[in-house]
Amino acid sequence: MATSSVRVDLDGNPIKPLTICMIGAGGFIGSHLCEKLMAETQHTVLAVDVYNDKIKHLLEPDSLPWANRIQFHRLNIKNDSRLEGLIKCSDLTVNLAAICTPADYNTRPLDTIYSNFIDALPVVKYCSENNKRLIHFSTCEVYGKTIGSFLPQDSPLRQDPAYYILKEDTSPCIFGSIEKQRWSYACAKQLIERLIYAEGAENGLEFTIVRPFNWIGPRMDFIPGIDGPSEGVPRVLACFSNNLLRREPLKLVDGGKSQRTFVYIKDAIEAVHLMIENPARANGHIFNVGNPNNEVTVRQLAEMMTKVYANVSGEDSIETPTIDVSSKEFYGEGYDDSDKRIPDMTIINKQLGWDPKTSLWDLLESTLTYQHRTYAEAVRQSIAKPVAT
Ligand SMILES: NC(=O)c1ccc[n+]([C@@H]2O[C@H](COP(=O)([O-])OP(=O)(O)OC[C@H]3O[C@@H](n4cnc5c(N)ncnc54)[C@H](O)[C@@H]3O)[C@@H](O)[C@H]2O)c1
Ligand SMILES: O=c1ccn([C@@H]2O[C@H](COP(=O)(O)OP(=O)(O)O[C@H]3OC[C@@H](O)[C@H](O)[C@H]3O)[C@@H](O)[C@H]2O)c(=O)[nH]1
Repeated sequence: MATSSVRVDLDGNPIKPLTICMIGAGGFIGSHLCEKLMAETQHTVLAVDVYNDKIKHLLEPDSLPWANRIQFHRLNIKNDSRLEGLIKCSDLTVNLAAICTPADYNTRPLDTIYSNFIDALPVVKYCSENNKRLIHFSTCEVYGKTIGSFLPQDSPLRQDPAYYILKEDTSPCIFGSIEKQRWSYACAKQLIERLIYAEGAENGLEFTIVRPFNWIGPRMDFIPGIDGPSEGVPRVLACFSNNLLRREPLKLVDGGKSQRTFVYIKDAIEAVHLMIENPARANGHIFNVGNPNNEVTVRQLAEMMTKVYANVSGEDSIETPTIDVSSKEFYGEGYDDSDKRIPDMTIINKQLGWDPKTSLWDLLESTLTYQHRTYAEAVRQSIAKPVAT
């Protein structure tokens, strides 16, 4: 008997094949989640997005072994009546759709708020009304700034984890003033979290909320002028990759003193996979998903990426590898920043037994190898091309 092929959940129960409506499946996280689900499970994915470039390799050709388990539905959830039908015929909805690049939060605050709150409302409503499970992607930005950041610079309490570790069930959400439109995204994400939580409490919605802490890896965002707009500003991994590919100094916003913890996308996807297949352990929970061991300042990140890129490309670093730039110059009026982000891991450890594995050095090595292989030639050609007059 082929019992070895029956996959079981964390409690030893066989896992039934699910139909998953994945909204935002064509993005960075969605593309990795689709890859995982196609390669390692028998689940079916109804992949919803306005773009599919990052999952093309999973959709074509028809001879792929999972061809009958993934369908792409090109639709904008803002205004498409097909959405409810897709949610209705699925067992689970995973909502990843969002505007989630900081350069947009203060320059396109209305689009940011609509995308992260208003556009998510029908998704929550359809799940609640049709008794469908929802895994909703929120963000570590809902924590905002740490309590410690308000202490005097020389206060010894700044070293006390109670003042900076971010815990799902006890940490407050601390945002800047309304003029600091950077927080439009965090505030919209916070409100949709509260709405989902209330749907759970009042109407029995089965939900899980994910708070990603800077997941990075291949296919994140775009390289300006190559597979995205020349003037576009992606998240830091793609900004620094772009600088390295073009042999330009990496720009450190306000001195690069902000701190982040980075987790490898492939580790983080393992956590989402566990949530999908262990509803009894994941429902009703909010999970931090990050790597507390991979903390660096943005300046240290720039230095590390410069070294790793020199190794993987075989090119020497340029003479001035970084330059300082003010946040006003880089992002415009209304930018503000999270000072430090270390996730508490108690809840995800206890519920799902998940721990990240990959060190920052190792994840940068594989990611920058991908960036070099994917973009170096295209960047070289774009630089060589004479500019049209
Ligand atoms: N990557 C991270 O580290 C990180 C950190 C915190 C939170 N998140 C959250 O995780 C989710 C996914 O992030 P990502 O990094 O994959 O971003 P992404 O931008 O790569 O993916 C989002 C996808 O949603 C799609 N989308 C947006 N609006 C849509 C609409 N109206 N209709 C249909 N599709 C739409 C986009 O086309 C895109 O493909 C987001 O909700 C984001 O806020 C990500
Ligand atoms: O070229 C750059 C780009 C970015 N930065 C800095 O690098 C840090 C990280 O910037 P990112 O673009 O990755 O974005 P942040 O970490 O601030 O926010 C992200 O966090 C979680 C998610 O919800 C979102 O994907 C995004 O809001 C910030 O301090 C930013 O100011 C630079 O110093 N130089």
